[in-house]
Amino acid sequence: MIQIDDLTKRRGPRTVLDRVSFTAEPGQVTAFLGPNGAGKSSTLRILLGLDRPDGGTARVAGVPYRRLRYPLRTVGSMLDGPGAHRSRTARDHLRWVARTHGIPVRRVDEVLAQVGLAEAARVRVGRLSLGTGQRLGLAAALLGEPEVLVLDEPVNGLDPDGIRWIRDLLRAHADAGGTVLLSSHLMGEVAGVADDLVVIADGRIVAAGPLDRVTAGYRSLEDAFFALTASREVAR
Ligand SMILES: Nc1ncnc2c1ncn2[C@@H]1O[C@H](COP(=O)(O)OP(=O)(O)OP(=O)(O)O)[C@@H](O)[C@H]1O
Repeated sequence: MIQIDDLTKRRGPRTVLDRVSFTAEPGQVTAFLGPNGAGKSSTLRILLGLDRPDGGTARVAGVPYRRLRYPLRTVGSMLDGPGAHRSRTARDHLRWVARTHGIPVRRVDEVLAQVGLAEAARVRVGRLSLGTGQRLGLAAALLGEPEVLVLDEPVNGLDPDGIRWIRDLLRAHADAGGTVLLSSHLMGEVAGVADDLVVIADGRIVAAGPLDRVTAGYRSLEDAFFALTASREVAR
């Protein structure tokens, strides 16, 4: 479970997160949607202990990320691609992540197979395609068999097969009782996999709840998204 309460973040004179609150529940895929610059990455960075808020709290499995002793065993994440050194092979990168996070090294071959990278295990990260790099990022996220997955734009660079594959993977994770929070600007993809939606615009949450409730009265998720985010612009 993920709990975000009253999160505020200022950058100079600007308030980029303004009392942001929402939850992502176990058993559900929660999509975090918002236009460019709305505050999605800022929220996820605080949730993952990469940045500090000016106010409020972000908890994963009941505690702030920085208090987790072996965070990868509780929450797997992917922000900005695989985050691996270009000169390492995919397998070496995962072995290094496993060793530094108290994860059995046997998991490396399991996740390589799970994300369809067994063949590319000896390829250097710098030579991987964008989509293959995304798969490596996911492999690292899955390594510690975490309950929670936090993924920033996970379908970037994936082909249609890859998009279907990740959708199935996220669905299976949630169906097994896990928590999934993914940010995306690809509304078609989100509509196909999300149970719950959280919509952010200009640093504030403008809608949150089950997909069918948030989109009730609109022809599509896209219509709902534009209406919800546009009303925030007008209200400013
Ligand atoms: N390091 C930083 N210094 C100053 N301003 C920043 C910094 N990081 C983000 N911002 C600003 O904070 C606001 C929120 O940015 P953020 O990256 O969280 O949005 P986002 O919803 O993830 O957008 P995108 O979809 O484009 O990734 C933006 O106005 C951005 O310019």
